[in-house]
Amino acid sequence: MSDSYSLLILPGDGIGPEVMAEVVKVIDWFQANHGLKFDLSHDLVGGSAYDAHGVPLTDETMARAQSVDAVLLGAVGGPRYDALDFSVKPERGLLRLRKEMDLFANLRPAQCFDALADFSSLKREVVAGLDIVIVRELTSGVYFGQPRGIHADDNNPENEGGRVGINTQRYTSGEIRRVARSAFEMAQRRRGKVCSMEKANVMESGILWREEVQWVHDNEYPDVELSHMYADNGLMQLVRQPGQFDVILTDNLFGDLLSDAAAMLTGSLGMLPSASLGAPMENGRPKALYEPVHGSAPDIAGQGKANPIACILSFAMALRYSFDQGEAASQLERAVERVLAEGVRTADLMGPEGGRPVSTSEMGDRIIAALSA
Ligand SMILES: NC(=O)c1ccc[n+]([C@@H]2O[C@H](COP(=O)([O-])OP(=O)(O)OC[C@H]3O[C@@H](n4cnc5c(N)ncnc54)[C@H](O)[C@@H]3O)[C@@H](O)[C@H]2O)c1
Ligand SMILES: CC(C)[C@H](C(=O)O)[C@@H](O)C(=O)O
Ligand SMILES: [Mg+2]
Repeated sequence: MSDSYSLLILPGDGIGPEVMAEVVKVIDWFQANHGLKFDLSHDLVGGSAYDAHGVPLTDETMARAQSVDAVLLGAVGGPRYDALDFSVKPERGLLRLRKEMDLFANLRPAQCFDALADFSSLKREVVAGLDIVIVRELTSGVYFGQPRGIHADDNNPENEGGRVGINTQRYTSGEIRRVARSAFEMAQRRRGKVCSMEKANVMESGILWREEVQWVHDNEYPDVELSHMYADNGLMQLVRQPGQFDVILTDNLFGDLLSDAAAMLTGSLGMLPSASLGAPMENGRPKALYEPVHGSAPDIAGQGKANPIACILSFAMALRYSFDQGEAASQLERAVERVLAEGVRTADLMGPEGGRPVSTSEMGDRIIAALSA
């Protein structure tokens, strides 16, 4: 019998609670069959927290997130909250978690399961066997840089609307070096290649990014093969020939764009998990939050159509990175692969030939059945 791991479950909004319900089934299965013990607590984030408390994340929930071994989040946001003041929008709750937990390294693997190679919008031969990881910086850059805001542009009579919107791309060398180390370490466990992406041709922060990544490479990870690309070319290369990459290292905003694009290499946004990791805590495990890359999918929420695999695979990442249960993680990933190979598909994975899609909960049940087989 192993230790008990504390896990804070934040289902969030839209399809978040629907996909999280399937993860809880998977957690229960591991407790019943694998000798693993989880101490689960549930709380609110995003629009659901706003509805209950008037803020997208309470201080109590924030404190709880800081104290557990790992946080598992569904998704936040939705059109109901579009008109809210910016400071209390659902997304601010997620961004506060990332910032205050200092989760600087966001690992976003994009793997194309063989059974899904025909569901990508790209040709099978471009995506079959694909296995890459995007390492996205998550706590700095233009998402958090100061100054920011919307102001009156008082001294500029030529500005027709009279206002100015400001965000600042800002990176320190230390912020770049620590996330670069995460990428190089990831590459050492994989195929040994890092491609770093920025816009050093137009942005000073991009020049600093390139220099610092090169410094970390030359001084600490000379065994890893490092290349640099401008991020616009990088996104083109990602859809042209994704197999050329192993680990992509990039900043907060470019990583957001690249990872949504990478979703289409795998067949669906409903397939992409992620881990957001910080520095090691006293027990040696990193501060961690696991969440699917997708959002709350308001267009399909409440209909049992959501694909729970991204959230389930996020829990597999938790098993691997927070709980040292690499074998259990692989078992869960193999169960997902097997279910897909059997042709079980949620609606987002239906090809033009059609067929009957399974519901969110049927997909969860099939994955549990494959775990038990
Ligand atoms: N981490 C997060 O919580 C997160 C991430 C992205 C977007 N959002 C928020 O979600 C809301 C909706 O954003 P959006 O529509 O741009 O992005 P989205 O990811 O919610 O949806 C984009 C498209 O992908 C589909 N999709 C997404 N996940 C799916 C799944 N698991 N199964 C099947 N189909 C799936 C949706 O139906 C939609 O057509 C916004 O408020 C946005 O800010 C939250
Ligand atoms: C919801 C939003 C704050 C978030 C981001 O922009 O980082 C999302 O798009 C993501 O990819 O996790
Ligand atoms: Mg995104």
